[in-house]
Amino acid sequence: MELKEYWSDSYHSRDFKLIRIGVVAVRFRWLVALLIIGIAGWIAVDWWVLDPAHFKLLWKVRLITGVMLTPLLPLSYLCKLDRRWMVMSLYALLGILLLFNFVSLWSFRDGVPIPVGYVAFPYFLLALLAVLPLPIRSGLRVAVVMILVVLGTDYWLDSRTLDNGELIDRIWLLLCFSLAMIWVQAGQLRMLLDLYRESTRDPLTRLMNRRLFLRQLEAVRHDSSAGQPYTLILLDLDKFKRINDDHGHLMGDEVLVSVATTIMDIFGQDAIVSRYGGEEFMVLLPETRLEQAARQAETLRLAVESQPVENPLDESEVMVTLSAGVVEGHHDSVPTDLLRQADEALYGAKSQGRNCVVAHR
Ligand SMILES: Nc1nc2c(ncn2[C@@H]2O[C@H](COP(=O)(O)OP(=O)(O)OP(=O)(O)O)[C@@H](O)[C@H]2O)c(=O)[nH]1
Repeated sequence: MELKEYWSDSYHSRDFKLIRIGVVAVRFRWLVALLIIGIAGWIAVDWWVLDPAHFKLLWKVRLITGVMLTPLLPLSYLCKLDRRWMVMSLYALLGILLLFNFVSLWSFRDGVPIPVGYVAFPYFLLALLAVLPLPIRSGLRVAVVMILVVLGTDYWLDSRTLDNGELIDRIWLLLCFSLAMIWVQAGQLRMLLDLYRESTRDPLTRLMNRRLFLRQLEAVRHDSSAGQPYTLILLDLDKFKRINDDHGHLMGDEVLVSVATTIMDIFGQDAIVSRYGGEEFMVLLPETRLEQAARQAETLRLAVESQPVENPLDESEVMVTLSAGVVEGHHDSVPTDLLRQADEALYGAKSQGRNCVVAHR
């Protein structure tokens, strides 16, 4: 995992962004539910701890806060669909809770000692927000908003001076809790990214697996405009079983890795390349026409044919060839039909004697 992936979600793939937002939305919902129950349930503690005058005001404040938090529960379902909803909901949550913090501290302005539960509320909140797998930049933004509002509240209600030991203590504690929150959030993000990679990458070639590829195909189809086609190339190594039988599975693996590297070299970063099955690869070329894709497939075929793979055990060389089926897709194409057509074109290439490219028309 690269450092920049910890820093901002703009460095994450679109697919991972969706998955992460889904996780954040579920955790956010649980967080809101727990806060509603916790804030309202605390009325029982207040009844025990507070004098009647404070209790009379604060039980209402707690109930109103619970009611204000409730719309965030259905809103969290929209968060799954769009990052902007997520950001809006998170700041709405912060706004409501910081308002609660302000009003409850304000109610103790008559000099009565503030119960620990109220003093600790912002730290408690920072600790709870650590359950969200946010990148560092988002965590920092949340922490800055929290620290500024909490300190502003303290400054306004209490001392109106920065020359105050308690304030310094508060700043120090808020910074420590913020750092802990960001650290745990980044750890959660890392765990999520690692799990995502393990479940979407082929361990041998590190190319994306079939599951992720099919999601990408759907995304490209969805994004393509009416006049802008995309193409699929299904590649299959010829007589691969013989390579395994004659040179061993280790050499077979070596060939798969070598061909995967050549595919990436030929098609570049814009192509979506996957190890589709055992010795099958699939290339998805957005905004590419059939003829252009067939030409690129032919370039790949020649490159693979002209680069024998060296056996690391005895330095002998193994000749490898591949066959390819190419098909063009459009916005209204059905992905399963495209896959079937690519398979038919590949079958055509195999029938023509292998080591050739066939375009489906
Ligand atoms: N070494 C190695 N072999 C694999 C892997 N996955 C699948 N295979 C082998 O790939 C071979 C595929 O063989 P077939 O489906 O008969 O196809 P083929 O020999 O390539 O013949 P044609 O496709 O008709 O040209 C099988 O022997 C599988 O065991 C892998 O990860 N590593």
